Amino acid sequence: MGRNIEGQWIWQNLDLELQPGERLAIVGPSGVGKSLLLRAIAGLDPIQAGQLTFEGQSVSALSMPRYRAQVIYLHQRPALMEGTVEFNLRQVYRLTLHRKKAYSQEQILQYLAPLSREADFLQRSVENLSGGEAQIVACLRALQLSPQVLLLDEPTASMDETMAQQIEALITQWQQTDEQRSCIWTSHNTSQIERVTDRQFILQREP
Ligand SMILES: Nc1ncnc2c1ncn2[C@@H]1O[C@H](COP(=O)(O)OP(=O)(O)OP(=O)(O)O)[C@@H](O)[C@H]1O
Repeated sequence: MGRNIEGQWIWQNLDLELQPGERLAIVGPSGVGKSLLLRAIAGLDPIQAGQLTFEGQSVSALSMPRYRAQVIYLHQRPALMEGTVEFNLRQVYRLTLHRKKAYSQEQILQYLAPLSREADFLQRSVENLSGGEAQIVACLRALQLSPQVLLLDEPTASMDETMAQQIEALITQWQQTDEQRSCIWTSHNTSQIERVTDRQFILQREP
């Protein structure tokens, strides 16, 4: 697989396989293309060489909405819509690809409990959230959709260590409830990578 931007290869000849249930890290220096790799895996960006396959089938032959419902990318800087936290969590079900699923406040409250947050958090306006709290919302928004593959792009970068470890525990617990669920993490926090992943894929700069 290769990604070329304006005639320059960001990375090429990558051969990466993710097994069901696996917890993989993509590591490498800033600017090496980790986010671009996650975005490519999510089908959000094109690739200029090679192909992406899912359960043995080329992703280009699958319906993109179906693939995107199963492989969700958690953006480093979450984009939230004006309104409350709960509005943001509900809004995602309006997308055609998630229409068959339904919002569950009960489920969200279960996710919030280990994060030391209660029901009033759902009524907070997203404009007043801290960067770390916005990352919590983005994470909950993805978890509730039960993807098979969760792509986590520095999901705790704006959090303090306590909150980061609470989110790590939540994601780990979420993953353990279904052995098919797998995650790919990027993070510059090496101890976090050691805690939450079992294998590292090292991305190197193109010469
Ligand atoms: N849409 C784009 N157009 C042109 N260049 C881009 C685009 N997106 C990313 N880049 C460049 O591609 C390179 C890889 O970016 P990427 O964000 O994937 O790096 P990263 O490894 O995730 O970095 P970090 O660890 O700092 O988050 C960078 O040099 C970046 O400037």
